[in-house]
Amino acid sequence: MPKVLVSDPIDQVGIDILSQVATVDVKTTLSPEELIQILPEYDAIMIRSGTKLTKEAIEAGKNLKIIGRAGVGVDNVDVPTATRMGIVVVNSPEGNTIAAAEHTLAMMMSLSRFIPAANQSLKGGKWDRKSFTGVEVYKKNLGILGLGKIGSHVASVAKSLGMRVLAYDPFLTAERAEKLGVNLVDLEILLREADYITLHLPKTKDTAHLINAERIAIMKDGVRIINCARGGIIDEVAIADAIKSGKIAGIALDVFENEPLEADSGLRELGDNVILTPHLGASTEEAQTNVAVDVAEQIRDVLLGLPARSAVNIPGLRPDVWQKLKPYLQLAEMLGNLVGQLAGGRVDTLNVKLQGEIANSESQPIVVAALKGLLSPALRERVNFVNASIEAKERGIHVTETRDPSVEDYSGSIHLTAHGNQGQQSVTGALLGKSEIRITSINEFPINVAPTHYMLLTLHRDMPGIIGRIGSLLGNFNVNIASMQVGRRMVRGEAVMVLNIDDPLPSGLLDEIVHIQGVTDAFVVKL
Ligand SMILES: NC(=O)C1=CN([C@@H]2O[C@H](COP(=O)(O)OP(=O)(O)OC[C@H]3O[C@@H](n4cnc5c(N)ncnc54)[C@H](O)[C@@H]3O)[C@@H](O)[C@H]2O)C=CC1
Ligand SMILES: O=C(O)C(=O)COP(=O)(O)O
Repeated sequence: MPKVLVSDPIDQVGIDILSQVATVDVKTTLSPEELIQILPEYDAIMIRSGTKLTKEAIEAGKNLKIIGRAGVGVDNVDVPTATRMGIVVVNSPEGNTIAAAEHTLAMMMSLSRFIPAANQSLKGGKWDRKSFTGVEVYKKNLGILGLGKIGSHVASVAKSLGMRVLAYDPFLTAERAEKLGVNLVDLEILLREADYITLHLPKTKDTAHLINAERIAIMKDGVRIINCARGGIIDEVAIADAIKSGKIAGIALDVFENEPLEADSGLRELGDNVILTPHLGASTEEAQTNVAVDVAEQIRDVLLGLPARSAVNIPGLRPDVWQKLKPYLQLAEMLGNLVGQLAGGRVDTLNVKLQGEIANSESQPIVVAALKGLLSPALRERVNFVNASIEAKERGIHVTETRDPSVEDYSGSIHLTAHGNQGQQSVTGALLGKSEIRITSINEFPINVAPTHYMLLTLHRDMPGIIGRIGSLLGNFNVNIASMQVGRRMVRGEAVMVLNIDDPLPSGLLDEIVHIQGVTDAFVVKL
């Protein structure tokens, strides 16, 4: 049974799903050193924001196949390292959207009406009404930074509260903003016009300290800011200064540059207009069930050899698309392996052509499968669907894709052309029935071969005697021929022969075959 480590608190429903296929260890108090020490034992790890999967930790996870983030943000995971190591990283893109949006709205209302402070005052024995005169959000400008899933939900509720919504999101189309009834503006306009600013973007090197002293200076006096996205997008020192000077009327933070927030953080000392929650955005019963199910199912599937539906480092495939593409992925992988061996290593270009009924399919998984096959003789089990594209890129393989729906020889076929040490070579393959793989051309010579473990391919003149001579030579060396196929474009022209052989070719024999008169080239292929 594979082993899964759960290193942050996850809803039991997720543990139950994982337990169907794996031994599950729940250890939620590990230090970074302890994590690194035990990670080599595990095939998968399931985390929330509490566990930091650094480069060092991931590299320690020699047996990891998948990292499951039961939530959205993967900024606590060194995704490039995981990708390089062929570890799939999955998250739950939508499981906690509503929870985070509702927490944001609760923060906005709490800021406007001093609810936490009023509650504390009353419980402290006072009946103080005059200190807590708030403001209304009705007819105020709400500026949303990052109009993705959470930002969009906040926008729609804010509009129903009578707010005017402005958004800054350089990756969003004007049509989408229009559909949401939001004014898409540039950052400076948003900062100048907003009465409330809320953040809903990921933390990246572009968004680090996006809200800094300079940008605070151009905001309206008395602005209120909410951050339920990520700590570090706001410069905490600048924000504390602006609170103290009165420039900002209030701030609500759910996330911090360092989590847990240091006990002596200056933010804890600020007044009633500063509301802090300990990263509770996703902490609803509903969201925790959603993310646990979503991510545990993906871990289970990947451990069973199935694709993940929302991987952040490989294209996710819906199960129905996967079912349709699966035999083609196997075909592409075999063809990639074959064409790579024919091209003789050091491949610098690969073209993947999708023909017939698959010409309009999602091409990326097929291209990745072809690359995996191409690189597998060199990298063996080190290459997989996660890292094949990166490995190819690092080796300088230039990949192109083409499509030709008009090819009708088979319902769908894949044609690969690769250039390497042995020049340019091409192969085509198709499916017989739903899943039987056939090689249907080699260097544009039509054939129909079921691939086997060992194959001998020759390019030769189509003339009497050649095939017999090759056959006798193999016989002399006790190599058994399982089947044979010859393809040619014209009588007595060039031809290709594929022999499925039961045994590996003894050393030196290939050389003798190439020296047979009329043989132009010969290749041994091991699939
Ligand atoms: N406090 C909490 O517990 C939770 C926090 N989050 C965080 O909330 C954030 C948003 O999550 P979702 O809406 O699900 O993500 P999303 O991916 O749907 O939306 C993010 C949006 O930010 C935009 N964006 C990216 N870079 C930008 C930039 N430089 N400037 C402006 N916009 C930019 C993107 O175009 C996208 O529309 C993430 O950081 C996530 O980690 C999510 C769930 C719970
Ligand atoms: O999903 C996210 O990005 C979150 O920030 C939620 O974090 P959590 O799973 O509650 O530690």
